[in-house]
Amino acid sequence: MNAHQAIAAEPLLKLTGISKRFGHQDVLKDVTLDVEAGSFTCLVGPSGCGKTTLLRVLCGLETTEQGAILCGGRDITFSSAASRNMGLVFQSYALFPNLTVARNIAYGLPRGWSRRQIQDRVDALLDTVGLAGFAKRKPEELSGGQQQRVAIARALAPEPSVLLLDEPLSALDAQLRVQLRSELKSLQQRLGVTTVMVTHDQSEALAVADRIALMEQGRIVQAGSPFELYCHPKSRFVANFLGRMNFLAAKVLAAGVVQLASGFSFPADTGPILPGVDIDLGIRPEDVALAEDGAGVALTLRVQRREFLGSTMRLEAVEPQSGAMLALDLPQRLGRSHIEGAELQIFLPASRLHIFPAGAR
Ligand SMILES: Nc1ncnc2c1ncn2[C@@H]1O[C@H](COP(=O)(O)OP(=O)(O)OP(=O)(O)O)[C@@H](O)[C@H]1O
Repeated sequence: MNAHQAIAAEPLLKLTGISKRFGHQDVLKDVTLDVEAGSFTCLVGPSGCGKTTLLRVLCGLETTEQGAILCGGRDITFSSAASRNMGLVFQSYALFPNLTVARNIAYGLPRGWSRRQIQDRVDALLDTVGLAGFAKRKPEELSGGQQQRVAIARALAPEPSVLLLDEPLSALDAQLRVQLRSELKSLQQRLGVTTVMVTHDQSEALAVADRIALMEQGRIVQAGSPFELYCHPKSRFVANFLGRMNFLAAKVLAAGVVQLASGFSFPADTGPILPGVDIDLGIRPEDVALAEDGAGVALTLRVQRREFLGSTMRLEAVEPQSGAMLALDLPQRLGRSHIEGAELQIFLPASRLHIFPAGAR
């Protein structure tokens, strides 16, 4: 690697050891996060885990008691919000109701621009967010999705170094949310603007993010690509937050072999875990396979419920001995043939299994 490459590889934002207290509550605990230039990062996690607080610390609306924030190599930990050049979009569009769309967007521009410059910039931004022709409307004459596009255009107006979005789509109905999230992603890619978005919606994060930072009680518990978090979750909490995972009590019988509580044993990658250690085996509903002709049966289940998911059918089935519930996603045609009450023999492919310490979160 030459010196130029080394510089290019430096993240745009570097948060190190960020902590924040409100009263006696530690809301952020030693948060460390790198954000690459031009990337789309999502902060996700359950309600109250500290996502919004982290975003507010990042843009300077909250101070941090410990830690440092670097932006482009510059220490901005104690810089004012105004000097950080970060564009902000909130869940509530926060548009000025008495100003036209054009004037709402122009509000985000630096002082001292000529009328012509302002108009050109506003027109370009309206074009960018797909609202050409809406300049003279008032916010009340726009749909929720259109208002949020204006809010995004206003945040982009001063060409911020970072765009920060706090649940920008959560006030919209489900269909519009999905449409706007893909518009947002393609806009972000086209402009190449470094973006950090808070969302509690895991499917939204999986769909748009280059990188997801999953938070739990003020800490980042895992950060990585959507693929890494979904396919290689470090804990049961991560596995359960992004998608769904079934868990089965088991133990390591010997290196490369696990045994279920039912007594059935089969191969799995046990890594460095010693024989005799209790584990939880995880498998995603789409990875549970039906045992063909009775070969490699790990468990016999009884179907309790079927859920129509469109292209797939989700079966909720119980293991009668232990009472463990498992979900399986089968192609629609296959799923339809397994009715409530019927027995089902399943096979657990070794390459699809996840191993977690027994009882850990
Ligand atoms: N200004 C404040 N004063 C006191 N406590 C606060 C303040 N802001 C946030 N908190 C507390 O800090 C914790 C984290 O809040 P935060 O809004 O960052 O969570 P979040 O992950 O964004 O949640 P949600 O998804 O529900 O918006 C919560 O327990 C909240 O009550």
